[in-house]
Amino acid sequence: MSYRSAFRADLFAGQTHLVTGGGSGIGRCCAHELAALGANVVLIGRNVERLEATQAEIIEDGGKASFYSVDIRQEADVRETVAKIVAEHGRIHGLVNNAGGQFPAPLMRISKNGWDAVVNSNLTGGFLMAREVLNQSMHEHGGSIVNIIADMWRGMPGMGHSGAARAGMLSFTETAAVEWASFGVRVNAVAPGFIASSGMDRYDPSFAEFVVPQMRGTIPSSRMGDEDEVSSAITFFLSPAASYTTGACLCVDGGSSLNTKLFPLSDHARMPEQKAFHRAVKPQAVLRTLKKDA
Ligand SMILES: CCC/C=C/C(=O)SCCNC(=O)CCNC(=O)[C@H](O)C(C)(C)COP(=O)([O-])OP(=O)([O-])OC[C@H]1O[C@@H](n2cnc3c(N)ncnc32)[C@H](O)[C@@H]1OP(=O)([O-])[O-]
Ligand SMILES: NC(=O)C1=CN([C@@H]2O[C@H](COP(=O)(O)OP(=O)(O)OC[C@H]3O[C@@H](n4cnc5c(N)ncnc54)[C@H](OP(=O)(O)O)[C@@H]3O)[C@@H](O)[C@H]2O)C=CC1
Repeated sequence: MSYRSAFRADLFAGQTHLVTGGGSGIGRCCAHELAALGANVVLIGRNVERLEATQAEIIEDGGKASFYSVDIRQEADVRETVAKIVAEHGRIHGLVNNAGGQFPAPLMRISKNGWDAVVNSNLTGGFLMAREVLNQSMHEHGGSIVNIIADMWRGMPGMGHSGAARAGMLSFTETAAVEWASFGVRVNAVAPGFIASSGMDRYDPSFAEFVVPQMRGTIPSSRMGDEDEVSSAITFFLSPAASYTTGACLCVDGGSSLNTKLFPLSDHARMPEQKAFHRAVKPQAVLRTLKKDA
């Protein structure tokens, strides 16, 4: 296998793991990592060409993969697909609820259909997948579910439909973690920040030109994340290393969710500039100014 994982090579030997959105970006990367660790990977998505290509790459690499073309928003299709997977593999050990996406738009310009399309993709679809995997397999023998959300901690301006859905997915994660713990099922979330995935190419070119450089400047780590950095967090939750962890959310965002933007970032290159700022404006003075403005 050519995927270089930080985890032990036989970690998931003989296990079956489902990855929704496994035909591209973070899902494709995660499918490679799980296959490299011995898992039988089942890819789920809508576009058959992308799914076929990822399956072929994994098999060529010596791994095991199959796929189903399904829209996770269609309840009957999700139920039928999970039944087929259980019939074929006998047991589902892990589910990575990664499929999703949105379009950049201010709230005032989002139609009801646009809102529904995004909420159904990022919240309802993940619920349907998890419920069916639980009812048809995991309630008998346990398992691990990982839900991919986003950096929506103080709202998600410009992607409000997605922010609402992802916040909902976090609440779903916490509820499912409690309700399903007695079945030996752990449910956790991974919140990626700004990841240089192939998914970014699906936005209008102006997104890469204007929004990406601006957002990069708000990340304390001063760079976008890579797909494999999200995949290793997912792998951790699926693995026995997380056997006592459920209902948790791991931010993989270079610190972007912590950036209060009150003071300039403290990287070495900017230290002299920052010291000058502190000398010129004492924190007390800043606080007083903020109070006065409020
Ligand atoms: C900070 C970065 C964080 C996150 C990064 C990532 O996630 S990376 C990458 C992750 N990957 C992606 O994000 C991939 C790209 N995203 C997708 O493919 C989304 O999953 C999807 C929900 C937009 C497509 O769902 P679908 O196939 O069901 O969509 P549909 O075509 O059937 O339309 C349904 C409604 O939505 C409306 N509408 C759609 N697009 C736009 C638009 N640009 N503008 C305005 N509106 C738009 C459309 O007009 C219609 O409403 P109408 O006209 O009837 O009132
Ligand atoms: N990249 C980033 O910076 C961030 C990404 N995320 C989230 O991480 C996840 C992976 O994103 P990323 O890899 O970057 O982007 P991609 O667009 O490459 O991945 C999204 C995947 O989801 C699948 N998908 C979307 N809607 C459906 C559906 N209704 N049914 C089945 N499959 C679906 C797509 O396949 P197909 O079109 O074939 O159905 C695609 O493979 C997404 O949920 C994304 O929103 C969150 C925060 C940041």
